[in-house]
Amino acid sequence: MSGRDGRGEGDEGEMVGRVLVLNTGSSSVKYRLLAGAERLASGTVERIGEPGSPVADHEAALKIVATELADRGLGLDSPELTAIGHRVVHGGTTFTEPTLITEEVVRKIEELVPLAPLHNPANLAGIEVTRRLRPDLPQVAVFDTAFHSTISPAAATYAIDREVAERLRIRRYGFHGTSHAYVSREAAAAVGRPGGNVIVLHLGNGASASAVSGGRCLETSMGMTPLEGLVMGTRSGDLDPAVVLYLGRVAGMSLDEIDELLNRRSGMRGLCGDNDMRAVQERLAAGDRDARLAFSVYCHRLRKYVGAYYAVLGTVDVIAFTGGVGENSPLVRQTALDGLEAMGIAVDPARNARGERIVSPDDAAVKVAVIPTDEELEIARQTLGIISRTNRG
Ligand SMILES: Nc1ncnc2c1ncn2[C@@H]1O[C@H](COP(=O)(O)OP(=O)(O)O)[C@@H](O)[C@H]1O
Ligand SMILES: CC(=O)OP(=O)(O)O
Ligand SMILES: [Mg+2]
Repeated sequence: MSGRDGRGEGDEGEMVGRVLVLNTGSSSVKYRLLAGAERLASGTVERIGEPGSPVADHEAALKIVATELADRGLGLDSPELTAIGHRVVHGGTTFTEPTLITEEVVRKIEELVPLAPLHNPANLAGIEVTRRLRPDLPQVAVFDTAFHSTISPAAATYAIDREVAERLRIRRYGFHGTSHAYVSREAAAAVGRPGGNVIVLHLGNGASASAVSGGRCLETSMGMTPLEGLVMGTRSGDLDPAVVLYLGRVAGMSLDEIDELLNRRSGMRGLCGDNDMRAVQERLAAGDRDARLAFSVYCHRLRKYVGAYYAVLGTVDVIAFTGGVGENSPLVRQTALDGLEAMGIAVDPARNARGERIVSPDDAAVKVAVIPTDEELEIARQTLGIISRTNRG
């Protein structure tokens, strides 16, 4: 299967039909119902399975989604529904494009659970529930990893024993692909360079960077799992792998404890106790030293990736900030790119503070853009693309 990256709206034609998009995360379900590009309904069910939360599990969360839709006369039983699009986080090397869900596809997504134990089971729960409710309806899986399937072996390969790596499917896959696909395309268009060279910084709770050229992804910061790369809300990002050995051998931690430490008690939360960037910035403004260190570690890592991806691309047309932090934090944008004028990178303070679409000065060689991501719209587009191709074929 080949990657179908870089597609524009033109490639798939207009969006026709009504699609329900389910973005089932480890602790939340986001949904959106679209008629063409028009949003009919959307919402989020959060804190699934957390202590004290009224939402016990994903099944319960999906029932809430179904009820919310039904209450608005837009229930899952609606004959007008054309398809359901599901975000699936890990597609391994098996899935490099959106795929119509069958029994066999479900089985293959199950086989990938060991590579994404936090995410794929949640995605599968969503798929199972909606297939039970609407077995007649085409359902499509849109994979986070798919957009990154074009990265070269040089970028995808970890320098470890090849036999071990191949047998155990250890390589870099990358995540947040629908966001990187959408934002890189929007950013290139926003600066009048469709097909240009783009660095995307997706900064949400999870965070990742990518280098995209001509609509193809060349590099991305997440690896075999969504733990590698940037500093995140609760995840460490890059780390000397020997730290893991040390924690086991010297500190006597179990693998589950280390997993929990690196995925849930690290990143901004580990550094200063807060994983919400708004809280970190408030403390920073009040002179809190832990928040200052956390913020500087976060921005330093970002700057390193910008430099690295500049080198990977050779030339850069636009650096795009997206995700809750990237879209809303002028301070992160300013600090991460501070002092890079010699590379043609600069941020205009007034534009940046106002959060304009382009926040670099007019004469900057490299544009800096703020591009709100829209994973649900991208999933809907890709879902309808598959449906129309299936119908034609
Ligand atoms: N105005 C803001 N300033 C700084 N950070 C913000 C702002 N608004 C939201 N954020 C941050 O965005 C992050 C969540 O990003 P989002 O993309 O919504 O997450 P998710 O990965 O769960 O989709 C949180 O850390 C939140 O603090
Ligand atoms: C793959 C991943 O990191 O997703 P999220 O940011 O939604 O946790
Ligand atoms: Mg997100």
